[in-house]
Amino acid sequence: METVISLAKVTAELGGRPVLRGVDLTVRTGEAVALLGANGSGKSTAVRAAVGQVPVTGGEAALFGSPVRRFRDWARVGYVPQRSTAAGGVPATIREVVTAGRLGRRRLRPLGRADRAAVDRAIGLVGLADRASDSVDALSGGQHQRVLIARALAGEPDVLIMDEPLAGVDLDSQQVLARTLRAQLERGVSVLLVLHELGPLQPLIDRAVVLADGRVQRTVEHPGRLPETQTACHPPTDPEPSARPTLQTGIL
Ligand SMILES: Nc1ncnc2c1ncn2[C@@H]1O[C@H](COP(=O)(O)OP(=O)(O)OP(=O)(O)O)[C@@H](O)[C@H]1O
Repeated sequence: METVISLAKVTAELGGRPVLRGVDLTVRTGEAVALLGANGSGKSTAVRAAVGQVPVTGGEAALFGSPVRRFRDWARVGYVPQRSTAAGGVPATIREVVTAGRLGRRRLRPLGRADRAAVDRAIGLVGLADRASDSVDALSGGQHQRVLIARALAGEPDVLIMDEPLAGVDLDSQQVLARTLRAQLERGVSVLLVLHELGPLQPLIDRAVVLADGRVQRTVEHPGRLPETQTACHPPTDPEPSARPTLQTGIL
C-alpha cells in the first residue's frame, strides 16, 4: 500500500514557540485517519505541515513519497482548511466556487463535459444541488463548510485532508459527510481528518491519532470496533474513567 501522507519526527514552530515536537503520522492508500486532541495540541499545524503551509524545522513531511517542499502534483490533494469561508469578498455562486476546485485537474483545457459533471456530482454529494446557482454570501456557516467540501471533492483528489469538517455542521449533514467519505474510501481515496469527536464518522476511521502538546499521545487502531471504554482518553490507572471524555463522545 502506497504511503500517501507521511510525517516523520516532524517539528514546527509558530511565533517562535515549538508547536510540533516530533510528530509521526502515516496515511496509506484508502485509509481514513483521524487526528484528535485538545485545543492547541497541534492538530491544524500538523495537517498544515503535511500540505506545506507550515515550514517544518525538523523531521520530514512527504506526500505520495515526495518531500512536501518538492511536491507539485497538487491536483491529487483536496484540502479543506479550518473555519475558512468560500466567499472571498467577490460575489460567487456555489457552482463557481466548486468549479474552482476543478481547475487543477483541467490544466490548460477549457472546462469540458466531464469537468462539469464532476462539479455537479460534488455539489449533489453535499446535498446542495437545488442551491447551485445561489450566491455563497447567502449561505449559513454549515452550508459554507459543505461548499468547501464539494470544492475539494470536485477535483477528484487521491487524498482528502479536512480540518474539522464537522464544526458547525448539523447531524444530518454529518451523516451526509459520512456517506460521502465512505464512497470516497471505497474508491481508494485516502482521508485525513482533524476532529474533536468521531461522531458519525467513527465507523469509517482506520486509525485515531491523539495529539497532546505537539506530540502523539496515543494511537487507536479501528476505534469503531472497540467498545467505548477501550477508546477512552484517560490513562488506565485513572480511578474515575467514566467521568472522563472518550474518543467516541468526548470533546478532546
Ligand atoms: N499563527 C500562529 N502564531 C503563533 N502561534 C500559533 C499560530 N497558530 C497556532 N499557534 C499556536 O500553536 C498551537 C497549536 O495550534 P493548532 O491550531 O495547531 O492547534 P489545534 O490542535 O488545531 O487546536 P484547535 O482544536 O483549537 O483547532 C497553539 O498553542 C496555538 O496557539
